[in-house]
Amino acid sequence: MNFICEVKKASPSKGVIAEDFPYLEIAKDYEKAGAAAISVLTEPKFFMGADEYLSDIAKTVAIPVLRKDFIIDSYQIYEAKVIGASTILLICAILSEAELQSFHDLAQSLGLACLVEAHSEEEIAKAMAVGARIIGVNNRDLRDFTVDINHSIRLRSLVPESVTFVSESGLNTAADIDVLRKNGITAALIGERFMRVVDKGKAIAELYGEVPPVVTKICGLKRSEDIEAINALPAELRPAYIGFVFAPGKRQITAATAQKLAAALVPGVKKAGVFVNESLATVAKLAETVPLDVIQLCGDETEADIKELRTLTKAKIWKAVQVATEADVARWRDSEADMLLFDTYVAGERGGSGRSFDWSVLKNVNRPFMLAGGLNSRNVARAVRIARPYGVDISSGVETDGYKDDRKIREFVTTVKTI
Ligand SMILES: O=C(O)c1ccccc1NCC(=O)[C@H](O)[C@H](O)COP(=O)(O)O
Repeated sequence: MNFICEVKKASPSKGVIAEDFPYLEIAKDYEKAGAAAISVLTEPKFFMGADEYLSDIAKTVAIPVLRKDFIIDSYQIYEAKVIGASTILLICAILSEAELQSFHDLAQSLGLACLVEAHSEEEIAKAMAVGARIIGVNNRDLRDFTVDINHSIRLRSLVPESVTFVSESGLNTAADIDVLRKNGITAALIGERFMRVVDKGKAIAELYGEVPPVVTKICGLKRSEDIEAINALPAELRPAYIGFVFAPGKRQITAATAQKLAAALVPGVKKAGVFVNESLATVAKLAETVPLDVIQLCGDETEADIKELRTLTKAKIWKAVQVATEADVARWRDSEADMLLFDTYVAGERGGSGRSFDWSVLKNVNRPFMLAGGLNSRNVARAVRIARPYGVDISSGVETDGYKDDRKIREFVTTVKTI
């Protein structure tokens, strides 16, 4: 399920919804809780919105921002672009076919996506005719403000799978979301429900539904301070794994340093060693001397290497797979490695890039795996909800100026616990 979470102070049907309106904090909470996009009202009179709400939010979050206003003039589309929106709302009921087509074309030419809102069979046809890629059905009847979620369910079958279908308004409970899921609806726009609660993260998690607990690995520890940061965490927040990088690069450490750091680490946290095309004998030796619980192979190692390494060590063997396309994932599906770790393909790099990839390519993986690549506290909830990994691995996302940052480590492990 993908939630478009709305930042809205008031509405014509409900009046003021949120007296207290820290819009930027709300947007950050939404993003951190795994929202797919944020919807912002900028219309001042009925919704008590403002352009700066949208522009501030767009500058702050990395997910798409929808300007959810009644667009009746092309000027508003240029304006949406200028204030930083990535998507606009076009409502079939208030636009002629010609207007809808010309606004849709204009938005596309400006690089803006369009959520085209329909409310009937005829309006779905009208939306399809202009080439809409995202169609929303508002469960609220704009003439009398009555709400019925069956409305979007009824119209779902008229929209092909290739077009994103969004159910909008009147969604309040996990049961509502379950009904949508069962009817093939995987995107929902939710405003009032989230605006009325203080703990937005909790409310979003409730509506998304539970995911199994996820373990963490904090990789690239180099200094005693890094180990101290892990040891200082309360037991329930400690990562299951930490990683030492033995491969050449900015996080590389020697065997002697790894041994010293490992000895200082609180018991219970497992130690992984990261290698790239290292001789298997050296890898096995290091696994014994540090000692390592996990050997993570990030180079061109083959299945035959994994088999051979198994005869040399008792450590678990993880294979990192650099993902450019779904084919990279499929190639390793039956690997004998104890764990696959899917990371981002970046030419010339073998890990620690700080770059993420399209997590949806992992949806057909039916064995436990680690997810890595460009994770941070802001995107990990969404990544977990999409990819459903056994664990998440992070390095750059918990660093400041090239060093591990204990505040970011704490924030990351805390965020993962709340998913
Ligand atoms: O971290 C490195 O510098 C590194 C160098 C060479 C091979 C692998 C490396 N890291 C492997 C990891 O497990 C990282 O944690 C993983 O790639 C995620 O990194 P990031 O994208 O920075 O979170």
